Amino acid sequence: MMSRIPVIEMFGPTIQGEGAVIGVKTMFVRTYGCDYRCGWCDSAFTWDGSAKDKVTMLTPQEILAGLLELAGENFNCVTISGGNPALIGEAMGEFISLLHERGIQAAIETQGSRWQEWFHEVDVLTISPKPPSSGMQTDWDKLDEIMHRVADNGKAAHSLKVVVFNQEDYEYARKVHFRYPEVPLFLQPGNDNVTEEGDISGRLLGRLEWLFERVIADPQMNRARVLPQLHALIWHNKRGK
Ligand SMILES: C[S@@+](CC[C@H](N)C(=O)[O-])C[C@H]1O[C@@H](n2cnc3c(N)ncnc32)[C@H](O)[C@@H]1O
Ligand SMILES: Nc1nc2[nH]cc(C(=O)O)c2c(=O)[nH]1
Ligand code: SF4
Ligand SMILES: [Mg+2]
Repeated sequence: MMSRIPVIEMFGPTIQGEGAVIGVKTMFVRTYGCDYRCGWCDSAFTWDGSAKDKVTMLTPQEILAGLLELAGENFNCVTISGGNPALIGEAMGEFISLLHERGIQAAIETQGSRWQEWFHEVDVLTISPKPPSSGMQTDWDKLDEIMHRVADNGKAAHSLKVVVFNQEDYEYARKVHFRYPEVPLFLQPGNDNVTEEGDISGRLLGRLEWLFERVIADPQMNRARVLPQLHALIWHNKRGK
C-alpha cells in the first residue's frame, strides 16, 4: 500500500512569518501528531484531539494535488509544519521529491526530537528546541546527533529557532547558541495568549522589545537574530495564516 501522511490542514499562499526565510511566499502543510505537549503551543489542535475529525490520510501525490488546487502556480515554496513532521517516515521523503521535480522548495519546522533521513533533502530546515517554559525536556544527546548529521551531510540550509517567554528561556537560548555556535540562531518572542481575539500586535511588540533589550545588552549574543512572528502581527491569532 502507498504510504500516507496524516494532514490536518493545508493553506496558502501566505507569507512565512518566522525564522531564516521570513517574508517568503509559501504554502503550508500541517501534519497531525506531536511527541511534545508544549504548554503554550499555538497549534495544539495538531495533537490534542480537538480537531481529530479534520485529519485526512493523504498520499504525497494527493497533497501536491491539494496544494495545486488551492494555489495553482502561485507558489515556489512549501513549508511542512505540524505537529512534528519528523514523526513521518519515507512518505515525507517522497513528497519532498515530488516538490523538487517541480522546482518547488521544501521547508520544515521541527523541534529536534526526531531524525529522519529525508532531512538531507530539505531546502530549509528549522530546528526549534523547546525552552523550560514549554514544560518539555530537551534530549541533548538526540539534538547533538541531529545537529551533527545535518552539518555533516545535509544540503539543507539549517538554523535554530528558540522561542523565549522569560529569563529562564533566554538562558536556555544562550546554552543552545554556545553548544552550536556555527548554526544561525533565531530568537522569537513567545505569544502567551494564543486564543485571544482581536489585535494582539501591541502585546507581541512589547514582548519583542523586551527580547531586543536582552540581546542588545548581551555580548554573548552578538550573532543571534531576533524576529517576531510576522504573520501574528498582521493576522493575530487567526488560523490558516
Ligand atoms: C507549532 S510549531 C510546529 C513545528 C514543531 N513542532 C516545532 O515546535 O518546531 C511551529 C513553530 O511555532 C512555534 N510556536 C509554537 N507556539 C508558540 C507560541 N505560543 N509563541 C511563539 N512561537 C510558538 C514553535 O516553537 C515552532 O517554532
Ligand atoms: N505565516 C506563518 N508562518 C509560519 N512559520 C512557521 C509557522 C508554523 O506554525 O510552523 C507558521 C505559520 O503558522 N504561519
Ligand atoms: S513541539 Fe511544536 S507542535 Fe509540538 S507541542 Fe511543541 S510547539 Fe506544539
Ligand atoms: Mg504557526
